Amino acid sequence: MIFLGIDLGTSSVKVLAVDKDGTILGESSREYPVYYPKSNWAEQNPEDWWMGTKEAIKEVIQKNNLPEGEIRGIGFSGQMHGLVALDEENKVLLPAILWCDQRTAEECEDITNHFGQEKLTELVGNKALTGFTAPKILWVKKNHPELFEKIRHILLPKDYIRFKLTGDYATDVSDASGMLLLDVKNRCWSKEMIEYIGIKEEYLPKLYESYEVTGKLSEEVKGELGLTGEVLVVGGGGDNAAGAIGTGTVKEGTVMVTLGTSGVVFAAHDDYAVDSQNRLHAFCHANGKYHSMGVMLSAASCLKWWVEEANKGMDFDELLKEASETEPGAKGVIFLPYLMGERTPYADPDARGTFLGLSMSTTRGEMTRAVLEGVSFGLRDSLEILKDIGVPISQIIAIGGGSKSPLWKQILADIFGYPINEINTNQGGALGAAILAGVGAGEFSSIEEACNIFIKIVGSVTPIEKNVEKYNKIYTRYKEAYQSLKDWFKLSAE
Ligand SMILES: Nc1ncnc2c1ncn2[C@@H]1O[C@H](COP(=O)(O)OP(=O)(O)O)[C@@H](O)[C@H]1O
Ligand SMILES: O=C(CO)[C@@H](O)[C@H](O)COP(=O)(O)O
Repeated sequence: MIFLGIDLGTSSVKVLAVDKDGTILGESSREYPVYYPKSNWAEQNPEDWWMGTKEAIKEVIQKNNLPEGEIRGIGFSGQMHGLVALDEENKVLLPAILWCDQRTAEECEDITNHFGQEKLTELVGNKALTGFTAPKILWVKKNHPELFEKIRHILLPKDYIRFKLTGDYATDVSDASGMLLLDVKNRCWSKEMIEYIGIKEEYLPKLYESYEVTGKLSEEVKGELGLTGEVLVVGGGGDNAAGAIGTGTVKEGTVMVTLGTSGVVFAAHDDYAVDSQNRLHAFCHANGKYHSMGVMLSAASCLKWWVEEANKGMDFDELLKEASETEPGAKGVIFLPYLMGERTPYADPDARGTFLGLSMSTTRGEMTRAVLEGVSFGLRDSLEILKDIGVPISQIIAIGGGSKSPLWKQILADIFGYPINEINTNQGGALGAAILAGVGAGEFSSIEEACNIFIKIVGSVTPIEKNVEKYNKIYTRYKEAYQSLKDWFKLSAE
């Protein structure tokens, strides 16, 4: 039996094929663009996701000679929060507004003023943040009333792919948690929020747990992909919850750090846990429990920008090698990683990326190191909140494209002051998605059992004591830098 995990990321879609013994049979991916039509806006074309997904599925099957009749289940890991709005003929009404899009500051204020934070927490467990889906719906209502009137289905990015594969309108509770429409604690839609936003509950997808079967691949799609037999499709998860399954982050005490386009510090909880100051997101986990997390809007994407935009013509390896030849602390250069504004810990759409402390002797290697350090300090901000609210931390696992860099993992260990464990796979969300499919198809008795089969700790990056001390001092200056600049960011945005 083979299971496919589809990880619909921001920069690409990855499709991973695994068998029931935990062997990875192959993977394929397709990239697609993000459009930034205005400062602070970020959009994608859902058709690009669908084309990329179909191509990657076909490729993974053909390249690895997978027996088509053996593919039994498909799971998802999806970039969260994005708004996909369909009309009654299932046509996409406007480009998908992404998780990192910051256009909804006013709508967030409206929501918070209407309910007050205490009531909002009671209803949906979270603060109204610009990335979340409900404020995006309000933005469409205010700015494109003619399109709002035509909305009949509201889907999250991975659920649009599910719809194309199966014809079902469904989602899972981990991804739905980021819509600001879910009563997270009770794992059901919040009628009060739905009423306030001005939509009908029937426009929202049906809710499932991540490991539950939501439907089957349609005959038409099976024909197109060359598959035979019954292919079950499970709920899947938001990319962080699915990534947590794919790293075995399912028990209290395990913390996962993601260096993807976004940067995430994720802690698994047995029970519903909400920070009294709402500094972290309180979401449903993909294992039927809960999790909390802090999210940076630009993490490895800062490095991508630095490599592909600021240093066009260079590649990751060249620039990372230069950085590895420099000293921790980048000779006083500090990088603030707010290229798309920030979510955790500042919820500030106006914040901007900044290099501080440059001099005539600053080298490019130091600036690259400063980018890696700045992102790691940003992740430490979330780790500090976890510590502050008393979340136990017994092990930390890093995933995402940025964790391919040994230098970045060392910097992370030094800045966190904790060892960063390495696991036998860097597949994260895609593996989590495939595991969820295997559980849904009845191949594994539980998510824990599947995690034990698939995921092994194979190493650990240990913090270097003298670097930890140095970074502790720089961390204070890093935090002061934002405080000194936040008014300037605001004025510059007006
Ligand atoms: N060799 C590398 N070393 C470090 N980071 C890398 C390397 N190659 C790519 N990356 C980073 O990986 C990121 C993409 O990670 P990924 O986890 O695939 O993101 P997403 O799921 O958000 O699309 C890019 O933003 C890029 O900066
Ligand atoms: O906004 C969040 C989570 O709240 C992001 O994690 C997005 O879900 C997209 O992440 P990438 O995996 O594309 O970096």
